[in-house]
Amino acid sequence: MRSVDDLLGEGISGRRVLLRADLNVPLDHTTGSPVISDDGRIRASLPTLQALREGGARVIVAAHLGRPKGTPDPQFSLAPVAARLGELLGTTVPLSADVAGDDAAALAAALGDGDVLLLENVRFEAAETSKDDAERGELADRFAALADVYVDDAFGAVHRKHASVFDVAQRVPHYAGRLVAGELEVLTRLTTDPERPYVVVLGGSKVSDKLAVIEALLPKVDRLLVGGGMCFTFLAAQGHGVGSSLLEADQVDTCRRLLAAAGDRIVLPVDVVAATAFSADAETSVVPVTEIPDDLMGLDVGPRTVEIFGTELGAARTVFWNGPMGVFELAPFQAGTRGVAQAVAAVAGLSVVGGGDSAAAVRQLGLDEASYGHISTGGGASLEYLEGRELPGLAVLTD
Ligand SMILES: Nc1ncnc2c1ncn2[C@@H]1O[C@H](COP(=O)(O)OP(=O)(O)O)[C@@H](O)[C@H]1O
Ligand SMILES: O=C(OP(=O)(O)O)[C@H](O)COP(=O)(O)O
Repeated sequence: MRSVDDLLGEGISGRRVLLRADLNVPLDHTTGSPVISDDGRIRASLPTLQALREGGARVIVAAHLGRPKGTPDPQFSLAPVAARLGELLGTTVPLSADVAGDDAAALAAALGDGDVLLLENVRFEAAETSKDDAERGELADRFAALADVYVDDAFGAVHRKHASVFDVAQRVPHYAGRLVAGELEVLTRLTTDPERPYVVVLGGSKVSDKLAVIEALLPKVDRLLVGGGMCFTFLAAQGHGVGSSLLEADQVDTCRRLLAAAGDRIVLPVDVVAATAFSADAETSVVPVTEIPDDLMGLDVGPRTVEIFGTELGAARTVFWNGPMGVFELAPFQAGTRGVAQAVAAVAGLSVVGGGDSAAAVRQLGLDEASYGHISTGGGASLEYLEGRELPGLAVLTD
């Protein structure tokens, strides 16, 4: 895999570099115009970006934000990200009105050496995430036409076979950015003979994505602690009612099979914080998982679960944690994530936190980032790497 430092060695002054970054930051929409609640991913992309600018490159940044439906949607515009990136770089970062159309081409052509342009959310084009190679290829041709070389620094998206991650790299000389290189260095330590007990904690809301990883991960770990939105499909598989909690009904059978195969290696919550609505003002109660009322939803793991997870983590020598234990963005549902974050911070061994929201939670809940071995920008990407799966965005860089 050629690195951005190889590219710098070749000399990049005046060359147009398409830089894929993961700028998928959490946005708070409650105050009118969207506000970035954690800019960690933008900061993590700065070392590569700065190195390219200092080398005199003309940098065209491509990134996604959230999961819009393949069409422009102002809620998912990268405008706040362009503004923040400009602040952090001390320059103006224009945002193109389209993804890879006439406006993007005109703005790219107007870049001077060391300038930076941000393309509008690549997921405003349905072709970005299409399963059809030809559709993605047509968009990738347009990305490729904007640049002389391609650098992938979007570690959090390397598990996606998307036009701006995979197909474009087949079309132009390609390099791995410094963030990607740094992330791989740490994650390799988790895959090569991790010290045991090795405990993985899974939560969050991308349930179907991450359920798919569990099967391959299970034989590699000593314990898999499941909380967050992930746990309710498992609880349903055990025969419990889960009220109006997040549930992937078509995955219940899969969870039942996983539980049967895992024995005591999968550890589930015994209590949850339940509420009538997804709201900071909702009335809450702690209920055992055997008694979640039909009209309530579980929005955090309960105190007894935090204790049990804490005991498992206290014995662990290697930990990977992805996915908040609850809706930590709302105060009444923070305690589970805080408790687990504290227990992971106290691990006597290598502890790695991965994922946009998990990393944001660590910072927002006021925990000391230095007490973790590594805070990764990728959740799903890290999990698939740990699982041993080939990641399209990395495989294409080694071609
Ligand atoms: N019980 C739950 N019900 C609904 N959403 C949840 C629940 N627990 C956690 N979440 C949500 O999961 C989101 C993060 O999930 P995910 O994207 O999978 O994590 P990461 O970005 O760390 O990989 C957070 O926004 C959080 O509010
Ligand atoms: O937020 C991300 O992943 P993560 O939540 O697994 O950390 C990445 O930006 C990938 O986004 P996606 O899961 O919508 O493809």
